[in-house]
Amino acid sequence: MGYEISFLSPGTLGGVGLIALLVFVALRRSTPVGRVPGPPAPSWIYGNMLQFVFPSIYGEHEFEWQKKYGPTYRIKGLFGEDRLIISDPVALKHIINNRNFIRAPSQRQMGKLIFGEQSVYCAEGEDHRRLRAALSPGFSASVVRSFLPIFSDVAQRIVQEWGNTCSTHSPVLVNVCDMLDHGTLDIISEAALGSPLNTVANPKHPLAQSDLNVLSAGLSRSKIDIFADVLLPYIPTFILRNAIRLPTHAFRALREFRAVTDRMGSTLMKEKAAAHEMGLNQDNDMLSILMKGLFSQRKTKMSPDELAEQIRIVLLGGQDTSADALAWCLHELAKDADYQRRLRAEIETSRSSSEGPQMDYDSMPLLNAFLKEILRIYPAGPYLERVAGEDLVIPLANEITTTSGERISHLPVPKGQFIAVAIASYQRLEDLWGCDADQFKPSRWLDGDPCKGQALGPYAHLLTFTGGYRVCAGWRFAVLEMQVILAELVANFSFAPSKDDAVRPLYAGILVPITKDGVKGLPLFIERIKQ
Ligand code: HEM
Repeated sequence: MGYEISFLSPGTLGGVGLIALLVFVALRRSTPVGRVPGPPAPSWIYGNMLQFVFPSIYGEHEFEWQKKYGPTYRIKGLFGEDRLIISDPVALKHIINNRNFIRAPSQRQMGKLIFGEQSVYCAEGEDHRRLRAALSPGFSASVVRSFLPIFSDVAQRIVQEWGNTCSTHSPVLVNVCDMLDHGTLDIISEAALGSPLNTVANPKHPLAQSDLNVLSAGLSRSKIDIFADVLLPYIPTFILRNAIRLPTHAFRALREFRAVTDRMGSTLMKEKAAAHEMGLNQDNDMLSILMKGLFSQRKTKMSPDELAEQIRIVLLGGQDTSADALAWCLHELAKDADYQRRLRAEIETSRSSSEGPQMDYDSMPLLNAFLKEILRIYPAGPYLERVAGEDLVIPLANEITTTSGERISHLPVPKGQFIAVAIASYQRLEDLWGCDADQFKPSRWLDGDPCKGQALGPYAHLLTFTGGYRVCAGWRFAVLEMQVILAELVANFSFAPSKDDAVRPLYAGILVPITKDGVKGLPLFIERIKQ
């Protein structure tokens, strides 16, 4: 213990940091990336990182840089490092489909801490391929459709809770994020684990508390975290495993989350294994489906330990992403009373013409146009961090004129080159989406396909669910879940902006709505619709 304390003393840390920095800067090679044009850096220490990571609103600098320097440009990282920001569609297609572009080491280390060392998030190469194949039966279109009753049920619970706080004549100011967070947690826990929680009515459930604490830890990032990103890859795994015991707010939240999910996961896995032994397990949740794989002879199967680690990524990755996308839906709808009215009419027509209790969500043009536009303008992961696993060449749709005057259509990148896969920027490229690409305009989806380029992602040409070998495993789940919840909420409530409508998108692990007080939240006036 004493050793740990002296290791962490500021003097020692400073000394180690300085030596590491000198070696890092001295060993850096000059590469063609250094001749790619990009914005000037305000400082040598931080480069452009403070502008990129801590803008006052997401994209404040990034979207301007894209307009000025094109879809492939260079920014400065810490201590003069060259980093690439890429939204060029041909380059992105190449990167997301090529397993030699790997997850950035700092993100992989973070993934080990949050999800676990054997999670699909951290796996690369053959291991990743095997885990994805083993996971796929739990995410098929038919399995996702079988969750419809869960989606509807939870949506009804939200309607009931909000219905208790507001009536038809008196709009009430509500922070809609709270209920959306709990609703999506209830959905993912019931659909993924077969464990109904009802945190919508019982927000103090330990999983709800620990899940939201982990997510809120992402909001307290500071300048120091930029340095941590550089140091993280060099921290050996055994130190990382023990780091989680440190008495900080973030690590405490993580410890609790891991303990709660491990307890839930192992209890449920034992129950399902016992039911299987007795030939009883008829459950249709993802965990039950994936556990059938454990007992099969499939080559791609996971070990029980590996399966247990996937529970965390499904619970965390499948909750806040959908919750925040729904929050953005309500934020934009609140500003457009006319679209709200027309959407409500579409939902009523669809409801009255459907034969069963479920509507045909895919044949509702206004609902889907709105959702697509939300996913275009507010992608949960506005950029992904990748690194070249070896010396590679990236093909470009848009040639670059280097600072030495050379025109290139292929960009050589050295092993270790950092690349931001700039999803939010890609989804604002004027060449692809038109000269109004920056505007939130759902109607662009009503007159056919608004994207002038080749398809990249799995849904609506968008990269919000990324694409290629790491495409979001739960994209079908997320789309149907959002369709159901949005339709139910709009059918039952009207939404209007709060008087002080100052919510802005900021990146805190994902793109979250931030109030003027700097906390996550979206206060809106909601009013019950007369049925
Ligand atoms: C609006 C909702 C969602 C969005 C925007 C979204 C987006 C993404 C993105 C961008 C990635 C790639 C991350 C990276 O490689 O760094 C990803 C991965 C993943 N997502 Fe989603 N996601 C959503 C919902 C869900 C849901 C509901 C589930 C589960 C039911 C889920 C499960 C996963 C898993 C397991 C991965 C890891 C895939 C891998 O590394 O191979 N996601 N998601």
